[in-house]
This record gives sequence, structure tokens and C-alpha cells, in this order.
Amino acid sequence: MPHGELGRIFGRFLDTGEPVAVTAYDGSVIGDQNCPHKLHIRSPMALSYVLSAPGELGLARAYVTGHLDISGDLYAVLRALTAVIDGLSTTEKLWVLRQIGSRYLRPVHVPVEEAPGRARRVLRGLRHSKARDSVAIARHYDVSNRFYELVLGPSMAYTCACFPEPDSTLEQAQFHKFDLVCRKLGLRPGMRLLDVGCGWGGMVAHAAEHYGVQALGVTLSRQQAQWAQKDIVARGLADRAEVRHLDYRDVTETGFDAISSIGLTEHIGARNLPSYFRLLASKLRPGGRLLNHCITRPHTYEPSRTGPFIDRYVFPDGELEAVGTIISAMQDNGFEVRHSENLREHYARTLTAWCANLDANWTEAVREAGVQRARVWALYMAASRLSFERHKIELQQVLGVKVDDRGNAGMPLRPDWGV
Ligand SMILES: C[S@@+](CC[C@H](N)C(=O)[O-])C[C@H]1O[C@@H](n2cnc3c(N)ncnc32)[C@H](O)[C@@H]1O
Repeated sequence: MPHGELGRIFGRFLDTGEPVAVTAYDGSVIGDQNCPHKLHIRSPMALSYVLSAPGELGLARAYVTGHLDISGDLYAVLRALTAVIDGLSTTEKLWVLRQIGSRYLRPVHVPVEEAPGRARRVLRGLRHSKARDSVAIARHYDVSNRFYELVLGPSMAYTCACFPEPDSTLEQAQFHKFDLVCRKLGLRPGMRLLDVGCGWGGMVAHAAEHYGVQALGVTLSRQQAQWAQKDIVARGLADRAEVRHLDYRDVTETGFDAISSIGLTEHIGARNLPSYFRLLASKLRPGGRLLNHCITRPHTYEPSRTGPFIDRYVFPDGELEAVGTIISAMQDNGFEVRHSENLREHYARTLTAWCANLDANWTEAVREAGVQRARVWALYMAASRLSFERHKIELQQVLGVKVDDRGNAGMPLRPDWGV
């Protein structure tokens, strides 16, 4: 039986069958307290955050500031909370907000210094101009290379891995993902590869090392480029691989045999997809291939902007399109589409592994990036895992060819790039 006043308000709804319990600062306890996964409402400020921005933003702020806390597995708590919230009617949601608003919090007040990232919120300039993109990218990627090492592990790959077997490790799956991209692109020794949005250089190094190509990668993150340049030298690949701190729109070379774009399209924006694909097509020789790997949303009628939590605290200006939109934009701007594959279950597994890495390295991650940032990453990765599992988002790899003047694509009759 729930007790405590908050317990009486929330207890009505917390019967989802999910293994989760709640405690609150007023002594309320709800659910089986032996359950390993618990949500703790530490102070009335947690409720202030929720009331000031009902929905994911308020809940996220309450968690990031520690007024809402969890013990056990964040993902398990999030899944239970999502099940509860999804099960509530609008009338029930309003009833809960009215109950906590009228009893506890008058007036609702969120101190500026407590609203995480508030000062970081405003991005100036035209959305997806080069200047604004470079600020947006620095906010997410120029956090600390060490922090990313702790989360991503030795591969330093920050995109969906591809697990050849259910029990493959993250490292094996990241190797397999880059290899799959190389095979889809038909890379052979001596070819020239451009990798746009290259991160810490994982694809560039893999293609140069295992396929003998001449690889150029570009990233808008200065810290990523510095890390990748050192890694390339350390791996003895400096004669074949190069990473530049550069906007993909400023690459001057042309005539590439292949282009990979792994996790960049989310930063492009719907409006710019035509010019993005046109530019990539102009960089390829006739018969050259593009592999576009990105997160998509399942339906064209959903908004492409990410939710307020992701937009403000994680990926400013990120946008997700439906795979149909990506394919149409490729077709209309220089590519024949040859293959499309959805790897969303693989992204859920990848995120599970990143969450486990962050958990295992929590103390050092907090020392490196601060507790609020570590909490933002923990929350966004657990929430994203849930979104892939529940088919709120997908991961699509689309292969296109710039056919030659006679319509030749140079593809094998039955491509076999394995699993
Ligand atoms: C999710 S990360 C993926 C990194 C890498 N491809 C991987 O698989 O690990 C997205 C990358 O896109 C880059 N990026 C975003 N906008 C860019 C732009 N306009 N020009 C070049 N790189 C960009 C970021 O700097 C980052 O390296």
C-alpha cells in the first residue's frame, strides 16, 4: 500500500507490472521496496522541474540536477516510467500536475542556476549555417576525448555497431560495422575514400588498414580531429589515412571512388538534404558509391526536430528524417539507390554497451566531465535505447551509386556483403 501524500497521488498509477519502486522525501514509499530498481523523489524541486516543463524536459532537468534520482538500473526505471506515462490519459496527467501543483508548489520556481545548460541554450545565426553548426558540434563532441573513451571503449566509434552474433562484444560489432560499410562500398586497394563526419577516425583507419584505400576523413570537432590524427600515426597509417578538422562542405578534392557518411545526416537538417546529397554526388567519380548511415524516424508525418531534452542538452539542432525522405533526396540529387537496411536492434545493443561502459567508469567520467554532464549522457543513452527498442526511431544504411553517363552502376548482379 502506498503511504505518504505523494504516495497517494502517484500510487494510483504505478501498477504497470514493471519491476520498479518509488520513494519520496515526504516518506512516501510505493511498490515493492525489495525491487532493485527505484526512483527517488529527493526534494520538492524535482516536482518544480516537472511542473515548470511538464514532460521529458522537466523530468530530465529533475534527474540531471539530482532532485530526481534512481538506484539500480536507469534504463529499467525509465522503461517503467514511460509505461506509466504512456498509460495515462490527458485528464489523468492534468490531475497529477494539479495535485502536486496545488499542494506543494506555489509559485513554481526553477532557479536559473539550477536549470542545467540554461545558459548554453541559445544558438545564434541561421540554423545549419557553417558558423552555427560548428558551435552546435563543439557543444556535443568537444566535451573531453577521455570522457568519450570511457563511454565508447577502444573503438571510439560513436555510431550504431553491427553485431554479427548475439553475444559479440561491442568492439567486435564496431569492427564488423566498419567492415560492412567497406564491403557495401566495394572498396579495393588504391581506391580513394572520403568519410564525412568521421568522428575519431574509426572508418578512415579501418578502410586504410584492412582495404588498402587512400582515406580522407573530415569532422567539425577539433578535439576529434586531434585524437584521430594521433591515432593514425600510432597505427602506422599516416601514408594512407588523413583526418582534417573541416566542414564537409569545404572539402575541395573530387573524383573519390567512394564516400561513407556514418552518423552525420542527423546534423544536416531536412531542408539541406538536397544540397548535401548533390555535394556528395559531385565529389564522386561516375560509378562511385555512397553509404549513408543514420538514425531515422519511422514516419514522415512526425516532426523531424528531436525532443526538447535532446535538442537543448545533447544534440543541438539535430534532426531526424524518415528513410523514405532520405531515399527520395538521394534519388533526386544524383544517386541510384541500390540497397537499404534497418539496423535498429543493433543500435539498442550498442547503447546498452555504452551505458554499461559509463556505469563501470562512472567515477572517472564524473571527474572528467562533471556530474551533470555524466547524468545527461546516462539519461540520453538509456532513453535512446528505449526508443530504438520501441520503434520510435530506426537506424538506416542506404547505399547509392552515381551511375555513369550510360546508366552503368558497376554493381555485381547479386551483391554479397555477408551478414
Ligand atoms: C555521431 S558522430 C559519428 C562519428 C563517426 N562517423 C563514427 O562512426 O564514430 C557525427 C560526426 O559528424 C561530424 N559532423 C557534423 N556536422 C559536420 C559538418 N558539417 N562537417 C563535418 N563533420 C560534421 C561531427 O563532428 C562528428 O564527427
